[in-house]
Amino acid sequence: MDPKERIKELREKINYHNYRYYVLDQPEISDYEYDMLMRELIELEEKYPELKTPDSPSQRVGGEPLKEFEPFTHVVPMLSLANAFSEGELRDFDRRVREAVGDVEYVVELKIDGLSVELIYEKGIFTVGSTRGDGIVGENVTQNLKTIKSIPLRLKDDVSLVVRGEVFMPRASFEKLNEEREKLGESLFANPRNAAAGSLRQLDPKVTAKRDLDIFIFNLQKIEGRKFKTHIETLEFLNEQGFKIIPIHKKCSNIDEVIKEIEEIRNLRDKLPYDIDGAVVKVNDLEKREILGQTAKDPRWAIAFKYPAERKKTKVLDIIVQ
Ligand SMILES: NC(=O)c1cnc(OC2CCCC2)nc1N
Repeated sequence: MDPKERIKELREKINYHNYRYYVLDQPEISDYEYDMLMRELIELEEKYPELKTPDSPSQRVGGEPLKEFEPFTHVVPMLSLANAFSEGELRDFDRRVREAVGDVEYVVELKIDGLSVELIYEKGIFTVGSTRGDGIVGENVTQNLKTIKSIPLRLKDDVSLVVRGEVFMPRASFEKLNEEREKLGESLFANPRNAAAGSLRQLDPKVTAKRDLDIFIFNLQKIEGRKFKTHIETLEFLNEQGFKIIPIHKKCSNIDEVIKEIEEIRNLRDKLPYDIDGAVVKVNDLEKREILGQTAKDPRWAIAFKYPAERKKTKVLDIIVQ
């Protein structure tokens, strides 16, 4: 087989096995077999450098350390979320929505406690990723995002789209990182969100690559050549394209079901391997979202329900015990 063909075949195999391992958590081959595929790809790309392309899975931990991050203006402004802290406030939100667009279906999702990013794909290739910043302009952190194995470098179809997701660090990885830092006498991260932000905003991608970051995609911001009716349809489409989407996204027919789902999520919070700080309630019908529109910074078609901060053992408590 000619090298161009073999390189193409190896890339497809490696991208597929990355998807199986990092997105579905259902690997089909052993780490050894995976490493052999990657080694053959790297050798072929070294032998034929003209065939090496930035979207190759061998280029995930590429790039030299940056001097600074380039500012990047988002394709779609990254809105923030209004908060609700009680059932009453959720019902007020529901009343406002129904006054404007009549009865609606909602989708209730986990609210991952990480940092929001925008990912741009042109004809199926991951081209630019950026942090939220002020919602209009963020930082271009593409090289660092490429080290996150659950971010596909190439989609199933050659489609151009923009998605939004939450980068996070699993709690176990956070604790291990702080243990290592404590041994080295380095400052500790206060929580997984800070650790994720600090790791994503490293100027050296090789450092980011070691930090075990992960991502859940939760919004299709923009797409060329396709139209969807509902949010749930977009999540199913993104999942088929190879994204790791927000794992709990329950369709609810009314605010009573929303309130029940929010309670369900609160009860499983401690069992999740990552931090959540609440649940997000979204209108499912995309046309009704358009009618509802947004305020200066928040959509009128979504709200975050925040749980009280988790009761954590505080250092003060340790001192008292001592
Ligand atoms: N942290 C999360 O998990 C999360 C954050 N934001 C949103 O949706 C916002 C985005 C645009 C308006 C609604 N969904 C989420 N699941």
